[in-house]
Amino acid sequence: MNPLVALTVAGTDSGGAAGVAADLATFAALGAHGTCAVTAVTAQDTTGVRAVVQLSADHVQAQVDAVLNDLPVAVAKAGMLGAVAVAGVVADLPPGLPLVVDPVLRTSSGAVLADDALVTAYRDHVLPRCTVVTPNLAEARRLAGAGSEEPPVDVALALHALGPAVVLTGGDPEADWCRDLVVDDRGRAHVLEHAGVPTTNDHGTGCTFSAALAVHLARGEPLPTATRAAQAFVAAALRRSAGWRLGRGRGLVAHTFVPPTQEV
Ligand SMILES: Nc1ncnc2c1ncn2[C@@H]1O[C@H](COP(=O)(O)OP(=O)(O)OP(=O)(O)O)[C@@H](O)[C@H]1O
Ligand SMILES: Cc1ncc(COP(=O)(O)O)c(N)n1
Repeated sequence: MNPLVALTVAGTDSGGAAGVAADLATFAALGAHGTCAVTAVTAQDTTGVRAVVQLSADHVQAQVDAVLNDLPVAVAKAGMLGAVAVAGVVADLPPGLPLVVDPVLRTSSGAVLADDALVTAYRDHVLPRCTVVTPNLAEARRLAGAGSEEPPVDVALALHALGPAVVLTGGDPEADWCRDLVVDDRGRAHVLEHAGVPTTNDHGTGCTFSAALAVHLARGEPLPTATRAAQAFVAAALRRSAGWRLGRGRGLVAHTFVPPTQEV
């Protein structure tokens, strides 16, 4: 039987933790065939982003067209877009295609990957088109234009008012419990808590989570169920990499594939 086919529209991370590398590894680990349209090429490692080459919207569109015209893509996810014109390519994906958007505005190492014009493009064009948006709290506040005093649930509801369901992620290396807030397509809020993994080797968790969420949604799972499954996938990856000492900066979440029967 054919595997589910998933498309990521995202940037590359030369360190292999985030972006396209994380997405394709996650798709593969979940049994999906991954395809990609690269938006930007970053020179990046665990310590930060050194340089970015942005690809043209025409070339991103050409990659998307090549994939969609040939393969039966069941779900798409978008990560780093980098430019307003590329946001337009994502907003113009075929209307029936489920789309998970991880708004990459800033990396965990602190690099800013979206200017104000791109934030406006997310708000005006990408969020109204997407099925689910998966910001962390800082990204959600910036997208909603919300101040630091506004409660997370109100910020999530403000994003939902633009069109999509929302998973406001609450990863925290120091918390016993991580709290992700889901606002489903009917505007109902669900707080989904799960045990925190005590590790700062978490570079790439947001990309990994949204890629896993996309695959589970494409399998027809309701958003809270798919969120639980994606949380479990990320937590298992964090447990695998918790003892690693890779790189001089923020350690990375595991993308090694461990067949379930061999997992310890
Ligand atoms: N230490 C942790 N233990 C357990 N789960 C975690 C941990 N850190 C993050 N997660 C989970 O990973 C998923 C992604 O959340 P996170 O808040 O890290 O996204 P993010 O800030 O967008 O990540 P990134 O900075 O990589 O883009 C969420 O389900 C979150 O609960
Ligand atoms: C190409 C690319 N896409 C996304 C991220 C965000 O990931 P993180 O917040 O873990 O740095 C990144 N650093 N690089």
